[in-house]
Amino acid sequence: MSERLRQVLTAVQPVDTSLIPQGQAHLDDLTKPRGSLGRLEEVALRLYLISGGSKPSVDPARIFTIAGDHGVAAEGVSLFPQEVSRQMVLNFANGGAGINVLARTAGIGLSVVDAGTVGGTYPEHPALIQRKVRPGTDNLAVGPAMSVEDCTRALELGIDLANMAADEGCRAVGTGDMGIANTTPSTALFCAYLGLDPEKITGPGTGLAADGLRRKIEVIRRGLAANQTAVTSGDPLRILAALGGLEIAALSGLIIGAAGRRMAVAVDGFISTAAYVSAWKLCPAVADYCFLSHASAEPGYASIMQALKADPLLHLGLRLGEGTGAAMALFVMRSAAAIFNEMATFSGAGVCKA
Ligand SMILES: O=C(O)c1ccc[n+]([C@@H]2O[C@H](COP(=O)([O-])O)[C@@H](O)[C@H]2O)c1
Ligand SMILES: Cc1cc2nc[nH]c2cc1C
Repeated sequence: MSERLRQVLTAVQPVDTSLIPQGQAHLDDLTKPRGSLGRLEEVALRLYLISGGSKPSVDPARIFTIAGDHGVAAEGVSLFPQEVSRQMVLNFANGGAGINVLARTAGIGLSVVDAGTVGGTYPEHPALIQRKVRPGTDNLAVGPAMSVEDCTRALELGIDLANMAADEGCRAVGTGDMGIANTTPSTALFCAYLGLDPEKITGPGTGLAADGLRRKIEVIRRGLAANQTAVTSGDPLRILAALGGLEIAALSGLIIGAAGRRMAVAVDGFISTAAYVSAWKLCPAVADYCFLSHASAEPGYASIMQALKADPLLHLGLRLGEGTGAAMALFVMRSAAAIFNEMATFSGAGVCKA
């Protein structure tokens, strides 16, 4: 592990839970029956803790949609060809993808990052950050997807992105991914970190039919066997290098870096959740800063939530990735902060308490 990564990991501080009673007292003093704003209150309280007991906020917020390619695509684990990753990066830069629309609608900044798509550089574009660690990973079905050094570089890229957002004044970041075949490394990571069975949590991704799904399960099994030494080492960095992806590692770095700068993190769907689990294994304190945005429609997602004892904020049946669920969740988180900051209190509004 690099000295820089070690320093960033040790700098992440858990939130100060001694602030809970005063935050909860404020929420209970707002003009509503106690608890009636449900999970918005839970989100508001956590944002209050993240703010260190001052005004909770997620604004300004920035979503980073990070792209990478995967050697394992050669095993036929996706319905789509690998070129689509690159084509979608251009679509993001041109403002035409789902995440562009949702980020614009929610008033959230968007940066697109090439962490490792196949092919050369892209034409310069202000919304596109070109930091290719390498053009795609190796095939995880036959050996490690990448070296620990490349994985560290991708993690450090994510930390740089978190620092960029913090320096620009952001109070929250959202995670987003683009990478054909990346539900395969994500599933392998869930199996390795959480002890889950590929048979139980592998899903169709972009839309595999039954025979494709069977092949994908076999590929993940082979990948876990080919990388058994890393898996059984229990070393989260080795596992991420062996089974992950460049965009997944960069998203893990973004999560760790954002927590280190005390920003809230809206974690997007299936792939971002794999990045979150990797970040959490490297640095358990990140959990205090992370909000799981939405339940991915990937069928394995429910078992993964059970293993994490977590329940995402939204259930909209999304399975696009890109940060689309994070955009929706940031809107909910913004609403929660506004409730905390702007609602009248019982005494202030002259409303009788029960
Ligand atoms: O985030 C999700 O819940 C999600 C679920 C299924 C697919 N995706 C997106 O689809 C791509 C990966 O799917 P696949 O089938 O190529 O592994 C990748 O670009 C992801 O952003 C995303
Ligand atoms: C078209 C397309 C758009 C995507 N966005 C995220 N993953 C994607 C996968 C495909 C295939």
